[in-house]
Amino acid sequence: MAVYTHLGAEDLADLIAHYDVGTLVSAKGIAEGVSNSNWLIETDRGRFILTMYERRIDLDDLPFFLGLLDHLSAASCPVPRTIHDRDGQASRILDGKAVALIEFLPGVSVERPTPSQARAVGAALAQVHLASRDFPLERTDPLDPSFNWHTLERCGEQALASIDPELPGTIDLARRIAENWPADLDRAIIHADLFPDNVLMLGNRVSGMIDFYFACSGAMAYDLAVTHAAWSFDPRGADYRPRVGAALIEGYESVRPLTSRERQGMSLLAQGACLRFTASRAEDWLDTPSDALVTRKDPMDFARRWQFYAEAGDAPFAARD
Ligand SMILES: Nc1ncnc2c1ncn2[C@@H]1O[C@H](COP(=O)(O)OP(=O)(O)OP(=O)(O)O)[C@@H](O)[C@H]1O
Ligand SMILES: N[C@@H](CCO)C(=O)O
Repeated sequence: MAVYTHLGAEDLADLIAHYDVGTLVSAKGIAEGVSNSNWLIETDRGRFILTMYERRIDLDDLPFFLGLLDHLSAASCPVPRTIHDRDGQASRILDGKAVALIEFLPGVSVERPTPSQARAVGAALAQVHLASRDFPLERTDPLDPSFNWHTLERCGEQALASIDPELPGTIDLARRIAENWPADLDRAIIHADLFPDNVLMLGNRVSGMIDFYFACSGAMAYDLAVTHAAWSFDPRGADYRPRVGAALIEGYESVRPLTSRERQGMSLLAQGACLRFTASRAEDWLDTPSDALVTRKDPMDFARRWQFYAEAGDAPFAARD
């Protein structure tokens, strides 16, 4: 479910008239996504995505998010550009909420990525990192390792144990990871949430990277670690898929080779990435009633991934000949 606000045909036609995109033919609410309301808009000139920013997004960050899409798409990254209104603005206010019209990109999100698809995603991520280095805006990562540790602490051992008896142990792990976080790795703007559902693919080609609403300034290797954790396992995090994981790194390095410091840090970065999603999922789980329309994501899917990385050490990130 991801249409939180009702917009009638007249509201939509009035809104679309502010853009030079033709006249409205149809508008359908999009079920996927949780944070914002999204519609697939069709005009007599093409298809677009309309997003209404509902929650979790600080409107002061919108120029960063929308400017980043334009910057990356101008650099030929597979990222949707924003459609500016007739006054040149990338966002408008409708009923007190910000909305943006975004280019529609074709493709589907894969559920069981192949090594070839993972290679393409790795390469596209590296392309985004390189292209973002001259993006003029910055955004601090609100979900850094110490925030994740404090989130788990705030949830509390008892509440975490009510989700799974293993979860309280992640508080101490998150503290240790935050205390040992590698400093001074090369930085750029990172996506920070490049899960398979945020990538559109046509066969083995990446046709769209979407949902940049966690993007921030950060270590590029951490972004690769997030993507590795998101792509290289079955959804429960019980089985590591080594060929997919290796292909993702290979694809990344075909565009931007890792430095030796980055490679040495990858295991810890991946463990930190797992605890980032363990923490946010645990917090959401406790904040969301079990009968809510939104499906709760299981924090244990990422606690299991953490276990894999902790046991595997550097092996998943070793340099290939
Ligand atoms: N530019 C685009 N081109 C084509 N489809 C898109 C585009 N942007 C979004 N979509 C579609 O809309 C869906 C929801 O988009 P998105 O994931 O950005 O929503 P969200 O509510 O911000 O997400 P989340 O809750 O996962 O953070 C996507 O799964 C995809 O199907
Ligand atoms: N991609 C995240 C949600 C956004 O933080 C998850 O699956 O937990």
